[in-house]
Amino acid sequence: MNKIIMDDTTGRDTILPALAIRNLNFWYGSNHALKEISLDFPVHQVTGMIGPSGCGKSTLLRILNRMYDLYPGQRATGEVLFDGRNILSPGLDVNVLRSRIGMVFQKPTPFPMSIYDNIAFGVRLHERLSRADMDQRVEGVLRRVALWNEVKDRLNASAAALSGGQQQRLCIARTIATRPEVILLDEPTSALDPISTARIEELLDELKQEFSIAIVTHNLQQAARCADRVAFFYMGELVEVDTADKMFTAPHAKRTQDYITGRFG
Ligand SMILES: Nc1ncnc2c1ncn2[C@@H]1O[C@H](COP(=O)(O)OP(=O)(O)OP(=O)(O)O)[C@@H](O)[C@H]1O
Repeated sequence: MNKIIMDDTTGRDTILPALAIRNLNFWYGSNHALKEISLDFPVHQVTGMIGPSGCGKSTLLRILNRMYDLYPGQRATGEVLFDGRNILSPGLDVNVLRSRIGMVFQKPTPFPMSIYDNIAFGVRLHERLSRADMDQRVEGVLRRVALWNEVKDRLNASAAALSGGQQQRLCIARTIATRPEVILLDEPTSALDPISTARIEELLDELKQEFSIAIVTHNLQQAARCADRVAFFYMGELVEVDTADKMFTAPHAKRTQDYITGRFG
């Protein structure tokens, strides 16, 4: 459900973004990889993140579900507001956070278990469902990612036997099975063929009715096709953010213009 608050300055009701980043800085040891980033991820929109290799896109996604916690020497300051809390705070339950902000990686990474258990595994960590309810959850999310008809007769077979595109749809199904509010995708189609890529892009368009989505992509056409808003990063800085239409037709910054016209990157 959308969270509505009154804006202090205008006195009008305003819809809170799903995630709001404020003055975020991030370091890998002494490497200052993200600098003073402030960015909103609006509810029920796809926010695309683009920029040349090494500009910090993946780092940003990894911060949003606290993946960096696993690595000593990595440090974030600033705020990432989610449901009224700063998710960078030390007291936060990271496992709950990761069920509410789900992540899909570049390479399909199904667990080494059956198709059914790939989905049930994460659900069991957070909810106690009867067998019938779990069956329903599994079927529901597989239908949601348009995989049900392809796998309904082999739910107990290993997920490793699926094609790359099917595996990636399974990973998306696994992510939405815990009913997150936000889905983060890190170049989710870069290992897939064009048909599988198109299916994932269609899926994102449908999933945004229910979830808020952030996607990192190297593929500018993909950003133009899928994203409502696009953020351009360069050397750890957020250069500009705008609607996809404006970003690809009339960007403000010269660096953005140079990047989208292929002068570097
Ligand atoms: N584990 C790490 N340890 C140290 N530095 C790192 C680590 N991971 C990334 N970096 C550095 O942080 C910066 C941002 O990297 P990041 O992977 O976020 O960029 P990116 O925009 O996602 O790049 P790409 O498009 O190539 O995936 C780079 O300077 C990179 O070298």
